[in-house]
Amino acid sequence: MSDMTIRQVLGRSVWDSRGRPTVEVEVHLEGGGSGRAIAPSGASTGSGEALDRRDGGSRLGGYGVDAAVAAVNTQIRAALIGRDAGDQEGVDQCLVTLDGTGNRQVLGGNAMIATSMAVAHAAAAGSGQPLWRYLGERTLAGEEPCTLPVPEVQIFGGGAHAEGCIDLQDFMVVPFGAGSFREAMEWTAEVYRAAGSLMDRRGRRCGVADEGGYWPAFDSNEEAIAALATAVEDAGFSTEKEVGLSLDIAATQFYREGRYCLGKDRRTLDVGQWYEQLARWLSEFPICMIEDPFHESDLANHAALTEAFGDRVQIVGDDLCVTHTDNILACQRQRACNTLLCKPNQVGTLSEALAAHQMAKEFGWNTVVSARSGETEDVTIVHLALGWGIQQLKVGSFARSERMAKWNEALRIEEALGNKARYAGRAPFAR
Ligand SMILES: C=C(OP(=O)(O)O)C(=O)O
Ligand SMILES: [Mg+2]
Repeated sequence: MSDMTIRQVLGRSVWDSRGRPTVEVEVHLEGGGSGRAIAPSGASTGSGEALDRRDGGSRLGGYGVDAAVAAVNTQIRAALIGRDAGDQEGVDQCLVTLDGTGNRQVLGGNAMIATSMAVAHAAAAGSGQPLWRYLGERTLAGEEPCTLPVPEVQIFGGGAHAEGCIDLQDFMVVPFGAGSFREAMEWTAEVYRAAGSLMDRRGRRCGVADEGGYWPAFDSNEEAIAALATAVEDAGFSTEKEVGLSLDIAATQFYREGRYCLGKDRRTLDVGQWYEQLARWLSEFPICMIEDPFHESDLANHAALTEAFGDRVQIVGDDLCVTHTDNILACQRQRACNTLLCKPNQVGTLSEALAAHQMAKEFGWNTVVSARSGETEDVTIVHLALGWGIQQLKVGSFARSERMAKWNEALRIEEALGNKARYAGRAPFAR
């Protein structure tokens, strides 16, 4: 037994930003260190994702987590007490074996990821270090973790995050030209304010979407993309040199029987027409990132878009890859994308999410660590970005504190690094 030996594991239910219960786990070590983490949860999920364990029938809208919490307080607790919290891979492998399924339906992906993250927090606390530094020592081969990621911040929300008010899911900005992370957030705030004024002038502001961007009343996706570009310019920035546009299309959400169904009148496009539409947007607007442009199973069209635009646009795989090495390998074989969206709860444990990032890196892709649309005050992903050397972070926006908790944590880390802090800036975009 050592100071890093796990002494206790406690699960409980807390609330997320959609008013649904989620799993929180606390891990206590023999030496007195402890850590806590909360599982996030998606709304537009890929079909290969780890399953959240939900229960309760009509109670809590069927979103209860009593069984997942019970799994933490019985099976998981029994399996982890006495294990070394410093052996993250061993702990995660133990969870994977205990669950015994590919989609984590026995323990629940929510129970597993909250536990996996809480163990990392406890181990960092036990070793007297902030999590980003603790992870960096283990993953960055001697390099100091000092690169702050480029933020990818939602300005308008649509799709499954705003009850389909507009088809595309996230209209975001990427302040790659800033000189520091602090400046990147200042620029983003200016764009956010400019977008709000623009929407007020046009009578388009309807509230706030799930990730903190404005809930828009635009007539078309194209109007929203153009408004985003105008907001960047209104704020005084160059879309070419300072603040790029990024879209999460989340195309699987509006794909029905071989066609993409768009707009209030549900106009449908076949795959060829949809490809042409995307190619036109990528040619006409200063878009530097595009996520899940086609249905998650359509690797061929992802590959065609990557072939045509991948030298200047990040083609990001979210539902396409679900943070899973098998899917990343399949995408690499077809050159279906060039950037991984890494959401640890899609796969279930930190070690598997790290393996996904490392595989993507080996293939020459970039990685973006990402929050989910259902979030909490948990800031683990910020520490993963720093500690795993990931240069981009997608979270959400100013109107919601569960998003700002993450951006503010990154500001604190930048301050703690002092003059060692670097900002990833253009680096991830140098293709
Ligand atoms: C963050 C996203 O949304 P969700 O968490 O709903 O999958 C996304 O699709 O990238
Ligand atoms: Mg996505």
